[in-house]
Amino acid sequence: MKVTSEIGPLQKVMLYKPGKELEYLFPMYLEEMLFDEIPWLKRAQEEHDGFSDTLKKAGVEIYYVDELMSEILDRNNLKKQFITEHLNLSDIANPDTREAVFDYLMNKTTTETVKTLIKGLRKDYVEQLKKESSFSDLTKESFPFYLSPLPSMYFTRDHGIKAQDDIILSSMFNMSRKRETLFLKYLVEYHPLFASSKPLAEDLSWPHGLEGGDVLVLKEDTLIVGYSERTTEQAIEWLAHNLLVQEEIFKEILVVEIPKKRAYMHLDTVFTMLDYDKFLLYPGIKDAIHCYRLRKNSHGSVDSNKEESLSSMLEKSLDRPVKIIYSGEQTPITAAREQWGDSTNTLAIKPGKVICYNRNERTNEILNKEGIEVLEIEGSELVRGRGGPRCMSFPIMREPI
Ligand SMILES: NC(=O)NCCC[C@H](N)C(=O)O
Repeated sequence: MKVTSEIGPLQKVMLYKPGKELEYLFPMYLEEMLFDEIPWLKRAQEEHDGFSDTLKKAGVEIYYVDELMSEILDRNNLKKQFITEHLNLSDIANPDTREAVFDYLMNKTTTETVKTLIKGLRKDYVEQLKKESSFSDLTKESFPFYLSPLPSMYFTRDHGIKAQDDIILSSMFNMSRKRETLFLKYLVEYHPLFASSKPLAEDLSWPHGLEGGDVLVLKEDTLIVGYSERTTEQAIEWLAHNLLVQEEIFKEILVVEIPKKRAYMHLDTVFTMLDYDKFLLYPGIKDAIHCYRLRKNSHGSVDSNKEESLSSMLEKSLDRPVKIIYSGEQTPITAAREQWGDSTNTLAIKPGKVICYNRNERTNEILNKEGIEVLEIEGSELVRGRGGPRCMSFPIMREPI
């Protein structure tokens, strides 16, 4: 079950439908939770169902992270271990509180435990289970959770990278998203769907800042990696050493350095692949990007070279002319507005056929004119989390092209 490109016909994908965690978002913590607005859950769920229906109609098989997780926790008796890993990444410092939270989660059904780990655990739910009162009882108003909600969980793309058959687990840049990757870590180890996959980086504590939204699979032996707000220089060095030299799974890593800004947090918020030779780029950054090519050299280390331009770098790797299509229009206002609405975050389900939010009218029109088939989905609530169709999907299998 391999992924050897960005555009090969998509066969299996992993999603997460947003749940109650969105109702635990509140204004004081929006920035820390990496949201700019509060989505309306009911509508966000309907929109997400629309997304999964579009995928199903296109023949894609869908798996939901929480369902897969419940299966392995029961089957492999992993509940205790999984809860403990979450507690280790939480802020709970008081041993009595930790024990009470652990008992609370252990006593729930597995499905409920998984749901609670994602939606967050409120302090008042655990109060009666604690033997003693603690300092945290007094701070309930400022932060009401022992386990904070994971509202970005529906952006499954960011949790890791499926490259060929193996999985590189992300190391989330922000503390508020760290626990999200535990789900993928366990699935890779225990779920039959990932039986043939090897985890390439198991130590989640290093490298700091490596997120799936920054990695595109250009072709079987080449990755494109965004050097961005979320994926660091150290992570790219580490990735190059591991994939090009140690494991020798890839021949090249093409690095695209983008401005380190919230609006462009990952490469896939400004740049995606549409077809064999077509890419979509947000024009607002075209003069600010720098490109580099990383390859293994004959002494067993990595050579890094600066490239002249994005298109010439892609052309050299693909060995064919490429076309870069600009999102929005040539006016910076429309392009920037639509990029903020994830116009550039397209999900290819086969070469030349992509899923996009319908709100980005100008970009979708341009794509149509360029011969790209666009399947439009509603996303006015989903987009409030700052992600689009590519961010919301973790491909498990694509047909080779
Ligand atoms: N690949 C992506 O760009 N994912 C979107 C992540 C949005 C999330 N609220 C975040 O800021 O991390």
